[in-house]
Amino acid sequence: MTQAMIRVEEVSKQYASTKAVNQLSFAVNKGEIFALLGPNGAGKSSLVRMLVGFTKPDSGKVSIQLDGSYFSEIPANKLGYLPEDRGLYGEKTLLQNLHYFAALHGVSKQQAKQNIDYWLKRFDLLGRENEPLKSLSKGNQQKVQLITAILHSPEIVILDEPFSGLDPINQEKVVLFLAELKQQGMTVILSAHQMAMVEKMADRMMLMNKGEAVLYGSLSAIREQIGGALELEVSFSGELNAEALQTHFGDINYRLNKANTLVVTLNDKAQLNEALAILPKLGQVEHLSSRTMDLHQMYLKAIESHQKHALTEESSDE
Ligand SMILES: Nc1ncnc2c1ncn2[C@@H]1O[C@H](COP(=O)(O)OP(=O)(O)OP(=O)(O)O)[C@@H](O)[C@H]1O
Repeated sequence: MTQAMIRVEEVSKQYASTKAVNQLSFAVNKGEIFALLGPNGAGKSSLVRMLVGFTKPDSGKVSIQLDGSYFSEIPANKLGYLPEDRGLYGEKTLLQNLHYFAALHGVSKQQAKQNIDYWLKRFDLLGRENEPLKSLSKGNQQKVQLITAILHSPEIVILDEPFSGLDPINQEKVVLFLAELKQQGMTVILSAHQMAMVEKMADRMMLMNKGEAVLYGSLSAIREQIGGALELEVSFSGELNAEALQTHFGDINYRLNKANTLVVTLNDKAQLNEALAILPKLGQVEHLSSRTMDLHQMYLKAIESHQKHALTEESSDE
């Protein structure tokens, strides 16, 4: 069984009348890349601030397991953190910034130099070491900030929106950067709005809205949770048997595109197998294609239905 490194149990955090995090439970496994998703104000940064010990939960429990010991927040020397409010020194050069943060984390000069050279090369920043940071583009500053977060080879890396401000090519570089951290055995938690990137590299994820978990798990687990994430389009040679259609597709959603083309929306693998067994009873299948919702579509669907649900609950409370 995979080992949970971070366990959050029924954690809540309230600011004035805002429930930023509401009875939230989830776990992050050692060595995985875990993504926090959700609209602005969903509670992602509030959650992260509790994980790193900047604030305490009002209720519930955060438990971090490291080398057989348990902590209520991630110990600073085991943590690599890219905060929401970036904090580098604009007047100082890239090298001064990087060496400063390496020293702050107790990395030897020699080791720091080795790591810095390696990552500057990976992020195409070699040759710019002696430029003041503020003269770099926003994207390049972001890359320097990412490097400062991991120079000391932390066990847990938390990156608040690592893709923000980066062009598509540099976003791909960050995906490779994350894959490399994982390969080195680090556990990575990141928040992001770039669904295509998350879909590519996150092992598991949690979609938050109004401080609650709306979807949670691997991409395939999320597909099953959301329902209707898989569509089959089936064309029949000749007309299909309408009577058999009504009889057999009891609780499975379908629509007819043309007289001989059927579109079936499926919630899970059981429904997929059921539908595949029914199709030959409807006629001679000529062509079949399938499409799955991507993360972006699932995100929109889940948030929409969570908002509606919240509104219904609010009006029934009145
Ligand atoms: N220090 C604070 N004081 C008051 N309200 C706060 C504070 N921090 C967060 N909030 C509120 O808590 C809610 C959650 O905010 P949070 O920053 O955690 O969301 P987020 O998911 O990180 O959003 P974003 O994607 O915009 O960064 C919001 O309504 C926000 O206004």
